[in-house]
Amino acid sequence: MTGKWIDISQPLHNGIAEWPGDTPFHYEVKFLKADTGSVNIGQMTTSMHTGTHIDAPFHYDNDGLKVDELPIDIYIGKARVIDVTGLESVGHSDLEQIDFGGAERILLKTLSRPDADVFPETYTFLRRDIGPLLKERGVRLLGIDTPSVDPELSKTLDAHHSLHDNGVLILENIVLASVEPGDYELIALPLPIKGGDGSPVRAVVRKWEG
Ligand SMILES: Nc1ccccc1C(=O)C[C@H](N)C(=O)O
Ligand SMILES: [Zn+2]
Ligand SMILES: [Zn+2]
Repeated sequence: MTGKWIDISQPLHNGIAEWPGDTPFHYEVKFLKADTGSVNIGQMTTSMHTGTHIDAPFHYDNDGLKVDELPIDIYIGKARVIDVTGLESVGHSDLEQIDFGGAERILLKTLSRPDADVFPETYTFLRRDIGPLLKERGVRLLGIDTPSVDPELSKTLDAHHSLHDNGVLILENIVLASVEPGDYELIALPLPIKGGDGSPVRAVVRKWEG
């Protein structure tokens, strides 16, 4: 028996918090069935960085890969959920004692972003010494339940670059409130947006069996 799929995505709706100053999310039914005679047709406006999403390296590096160029196997497979609640930031010293169980994907549970509709004043961020440790452990994807791996006001994006320099891709704004630490199967596929700097994803996990 395999476990039930758990949705770890923020529901997209008008009112979800965007990154300060970025494009608000908006969905509406643009053409009504009453008018078209056959169908309702919706339209959506969004930043790529609202809700649960992945960053393509092009987001923070002009020469980085675009979303349609990323290998999809990164976003499907075994992931370990690690509890880091209560920490102001997470770096090498916080993770070096922790067993990743060989998982190529780790999901950090900070619980520092309680409400998807309110951009948090502060949240747990990652320190620049995290990349080399993750590379050493064979990690290729880092997911986190915050809007960014760097602090809101960072211009240098040290954590983004540390991860990138060590071959680790980034998944942001996941929801881990009801997910206990342990091993899961993860699916969080980006859309094949040509040239894209990122993409919303539907992220789901289920308990790893075997
Ligand atoms: N949308 C923005 C607008 C301005 C400045 C940064 C952002 C970001 O999205 C940064 C964050 N590191 C992110 O990848 O989601
Ligand atoms: Zn992003
Ligand atoms: Zn980011």
